[in-house]
Amino acid sequence: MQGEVDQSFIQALEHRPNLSVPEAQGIPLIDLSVLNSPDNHNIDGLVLEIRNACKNWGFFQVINHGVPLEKRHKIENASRKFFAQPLEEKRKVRRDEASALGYYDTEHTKNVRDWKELFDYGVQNPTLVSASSEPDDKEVVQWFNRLPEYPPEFREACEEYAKDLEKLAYKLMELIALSLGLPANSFCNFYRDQTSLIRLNHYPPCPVPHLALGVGRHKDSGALTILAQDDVGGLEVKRKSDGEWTRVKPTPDAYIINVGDILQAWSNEIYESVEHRVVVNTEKERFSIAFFFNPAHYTMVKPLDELINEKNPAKYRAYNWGKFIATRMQSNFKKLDVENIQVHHFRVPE
Ligand SMILES: O=C(O)CCC(=O)C(=O)O
Ligand SMILES: [Fe+2]
Repeated sequence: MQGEVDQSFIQALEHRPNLSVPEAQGIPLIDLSVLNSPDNHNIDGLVLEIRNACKNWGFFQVINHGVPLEKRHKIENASRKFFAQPLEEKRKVRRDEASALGYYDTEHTKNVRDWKELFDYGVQNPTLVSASSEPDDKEVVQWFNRLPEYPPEFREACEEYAKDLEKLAYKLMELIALSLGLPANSFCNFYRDQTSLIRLNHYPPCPVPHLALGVGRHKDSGALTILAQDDVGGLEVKRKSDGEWTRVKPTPDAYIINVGDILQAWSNEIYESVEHRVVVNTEKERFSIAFFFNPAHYTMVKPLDELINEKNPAKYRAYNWGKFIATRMQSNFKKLDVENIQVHHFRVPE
């Protein structure tokens, strides 16, 4: 079998998946319904649950999150229809050097190709980003959304979903701020010109699921990710308690939330981003939709002042988020044989 598959997909021996890992029961499931009940302002219990989930797992699921199910179904259906088209149609709305948004089918994670295709949609249109990774280059460029002709409801589905997910993302960031002992609105200002994305993922069946991955092991470089997975399953999280890969069992209508690298820096490592990956299978295609909640490109990411003092000095040097994205993009097009830029490059040595 291996001979028929392009070598670029094959993971090194130590990163190949164990296809019989048990599904994790321990990932916290948090009910957000108290946020939507007008007469209940006691959210202390919820804030504590969020704190424990962020600290002990970096990953949790939420239910009663306020995103209407029909909006989720609408974008899921649009995604299926889009990806079912011939490659030449999808490539008409392909990512290029002018805008990283749109269709892409040769994503690599840590220099190994992912068994997937994706479509990125900017929550702001245009999304403002740094023109280059050069620290002194102040030029800003605009990424415009590309929209496929088919299906016709694609734009509306993405627009509506972006609005609902943005609301949920703000609520979660407020809870996270409270869970760090900060005012609820502590993170709001970073999002005025946000660079958030919706990413539609499609993982076709794979003849070599023991050798390739849908997405190789990685941490999300943004602040917070809100993921909708379908009922096929395959997402695995590296459990903090023992470092074992554990499956995230699909829960209908729930969202999976994970701490990204920016939140790790903002919280001065009170919370840490967690490694995850996607395992594919020979039988079923899988779809997921990620919402990456990311700040404005000009944000200097650094530990919040309220969380550092003489006893707890900043664990990160400030870094510019726009330059970080530009550096990532550059290596994406040039396919450098070195490690991508990572938050740990800004870690202050102990
Ligand atoms: O599809 C998934 O379940 C996860 C995708 C993911 O980790 C990502 O796009 O960053
Ligand atoms: Fe991810």
